[in-house]
Amino acid sequence: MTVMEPFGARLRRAMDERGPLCVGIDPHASLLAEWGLNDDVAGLERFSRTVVEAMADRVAVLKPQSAFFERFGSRGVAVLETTVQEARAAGALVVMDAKRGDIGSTMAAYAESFLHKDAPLFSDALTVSPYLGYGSLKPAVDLARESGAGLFVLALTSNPEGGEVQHAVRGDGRSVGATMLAHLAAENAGEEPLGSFGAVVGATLGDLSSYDLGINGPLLAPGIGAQGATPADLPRVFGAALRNVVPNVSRGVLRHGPDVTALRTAADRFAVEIRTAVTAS
Ligand SMILES: O=C(O)c1cc(=O)[nH]c(=O)n1[C@@H]1O[C@H](COP(=O)(O)O)[C@@H](O)[C@H]1O
Repeated sequence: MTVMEPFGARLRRAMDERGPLCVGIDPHASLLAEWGLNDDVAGLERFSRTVVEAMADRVAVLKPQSAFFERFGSRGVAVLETTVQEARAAGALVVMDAKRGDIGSTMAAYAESFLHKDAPLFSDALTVSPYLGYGSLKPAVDLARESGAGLFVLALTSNPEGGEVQHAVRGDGRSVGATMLAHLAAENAGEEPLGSFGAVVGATLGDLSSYDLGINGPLLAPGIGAQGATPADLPRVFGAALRNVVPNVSRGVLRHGPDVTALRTAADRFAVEIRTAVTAS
């Protein structure tokens, strides 16, 4: 049996070769309409295929947002399966954005669904919520290690409501978000060139210098484009951790479809702005 190289190593290489951009596959009903597609399974399939065709051979990471597929029931999930498989076959790493989180015994089943190498929805990494306690994610951490996959744990999310949970200060004086980052740093200790257990940290959050983002793992940074952050914000938000940042753009790219060239041009523009911001810092 061939053992897959750990996600962190595969991601580091993809980021070095292709640049760090992650494009989201978020088939909002409004985007289907803008693309001249029906809000049905055929529209969903055309949308997803087009994004994969436009992006999978050039960006480091594609991140399908499961909710927009689940909306159509089992046939939508079938489209998600094909999307993941085609994107991976074309050379992109796939982060499944399903934000799963539950008690450990149920978490094990979620992990089997997305991180077992024989699962129809096997993805290179999965977004997970640690807000049933970081330890509840252990089955996902264990299976990810076994499969050469990764996780992105919600630490400091891009939405304004996240602060009431994530900035809350615990009895030991550390915030909840900082605690999640510390768990991830422990998970990734000693891994080279990069650990496989990433954090989600919004690009919208402004100065995060009070947080230790040095987790030796990737930092998925949503919020660029539609949520108002720009690539130029990245150095201020991420400081010394900038090299490990995977900036995500969904609607900011997708709104340029359905033309494949226009999608590529939009993604290239973000990629150039990101490179400029990273190299200037
Ligand atoms: O885990 C995520 O990807 C995520 C975390 C977060 O804190 N904020 C956030 O926006 N996201 C996701 O990132 C994408 C952002 O989409 P746009 O705002 O269209 O670029 C959506 O799929 C969100 O579900």
